[in-house]
Amino acid sequence: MDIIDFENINVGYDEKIVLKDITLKIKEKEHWAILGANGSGKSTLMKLIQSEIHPRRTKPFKKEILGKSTYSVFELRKNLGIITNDLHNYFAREASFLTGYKVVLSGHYSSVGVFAFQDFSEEQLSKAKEVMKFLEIEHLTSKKVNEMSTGELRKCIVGRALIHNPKAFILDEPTVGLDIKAQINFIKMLKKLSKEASIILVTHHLEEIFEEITKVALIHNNTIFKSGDKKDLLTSENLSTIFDTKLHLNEKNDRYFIEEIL
Ligand SMILES: Nc1ncnc2c1ncn2[C@@H]1O[C@H](COP(=O)(O)OP(=O)(O)OP(=O)(O)O)[C@@H](O)[C@H]1O
Repeated sequence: MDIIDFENINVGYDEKIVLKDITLKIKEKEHWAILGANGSGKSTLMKLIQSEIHPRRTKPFKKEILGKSTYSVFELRKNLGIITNDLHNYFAREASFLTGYKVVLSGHYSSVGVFAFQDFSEEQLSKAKEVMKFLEIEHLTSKKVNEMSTGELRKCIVGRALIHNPKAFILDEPTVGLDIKAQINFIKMLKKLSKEASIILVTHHLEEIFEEITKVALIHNNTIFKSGDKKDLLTSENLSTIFDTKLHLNEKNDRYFIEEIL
């Protein structure tokens, strides 16, 4: 089953088309990076995947997620672990009093917080503990959101999504606000997670594209400029095009970095 199967989608806001002719197929167990400059439409693509915005109906298109063209948003959230900075900020703002354990536990109801009327079975409680153990965040069990660092809260939010064993995690610039150590640590966690689910990482940091990610989609000129194998597409030429600046890409041990701006 494909995680994402999009063909010829146009999407935008009001009169403005932000992404046109979007064709993208992401298969189960594949790991992808979606790269694009600021304002190229990465977050818009995320909104399309989450059904926060919808394709224009002006021409035929295909939009299937996990093999379905219709689904409830609740079902979608369970099957895809969607991690956005909006979600992070929402938790930081609205749920500062929650402990790490409750953030993770809230995944069972896809709610922000845990409420008295929500009953949890022993199984659900132990699933939350198991997830925290897997992500190595047990030390955050009793720590409140307002006492957590950005990286700590982000990991709890990943744990909340992991409750449902989603087929894929879609992460929109998940290392924003993390210092170098926290960034490396977060990517390490994603590598571990990639053994359990597909990772779709939206980023403009090349160094975050870890070895297991073998596919990339490059967004440029309001469309998916190129998509396919990382080893073919991550070139100085392609990156110079999408970031609209001359740059030189280097690779070491299957990790990429910008060596020199010419
Ligand atoms: N709610 C909105 N209403 C109107 N235009 C929008 C809206 N959100 C985004 N846009 C426009 O759509 C385009 C793509 O924005 P988007 O946020 O998807 O880019 P992005 O690649 O995620 O950028 P960044 O890397 O800066 O986060 C931009 O021109 C932006 O101004």
